[in-house]
Amino acid sequence: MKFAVIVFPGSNCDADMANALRDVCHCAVELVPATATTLTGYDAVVLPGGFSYGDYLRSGAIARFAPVMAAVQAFATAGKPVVGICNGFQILTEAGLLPGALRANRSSQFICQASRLHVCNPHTQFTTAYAKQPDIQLPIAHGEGNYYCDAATLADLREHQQIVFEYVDNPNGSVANIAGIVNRQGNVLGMMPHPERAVEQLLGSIDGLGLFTSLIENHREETHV
Ligand SMILES: NC(=O)CC[C@H](N)C(=O)O
Repeated sequence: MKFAVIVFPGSNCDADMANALRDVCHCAVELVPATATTLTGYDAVVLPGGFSYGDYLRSGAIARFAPVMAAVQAFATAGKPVVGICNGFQILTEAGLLPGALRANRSSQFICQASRLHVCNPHTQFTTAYAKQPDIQLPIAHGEGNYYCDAATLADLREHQQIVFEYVDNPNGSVANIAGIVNRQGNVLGMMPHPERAVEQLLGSIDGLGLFTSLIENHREETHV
């Protein structure tokens, strides 16, 4: 399985993501600049965490206009998997690939800590490995992780089981404790916690591994390779 990890000016979790996918999960990975205009040849696309374009205006608000985003849009429309972690999630909401928005944390402080999560939907292609482990711990590190959507959107997310991760102790004020969601089609995931920072015991937790193994295993089953 071959991953594209998109590198925006100001991304800072791209190397960690490449480490998780290549060194830990033994997948092919290429770092793809935000100036790229095609994503042909990749099986999955990851928008990593960081401070794209300095988080100016709002996190992700400038990145959504990067040349690569048209290709990300086409990739998602084709039904292929797209994952946005932290700043990647912010970019996906700004781009309209996921509903809602990420606002400043309730405390107005940058939060960097371990966070307990509940995997509410273990039936997505990103979460099947968590079926027997619904409660996990992943690091969070963000200033704008306060997920917001209006009541109609929340009802819609609930009706279609699009809420994938919930915080146990809502650290940032997110509506309905939401930490991660998928789009209606189930092929675009956005989440604020960092699974790539929890893939080796050396990092203190391997609870993030399930996200990558789910995706890899489901892709293998689908493509029979
Ligand atoms: N770790 C990250 O991706 C940082 C996210 C984001 N730019 C924020 O501070 O809200």
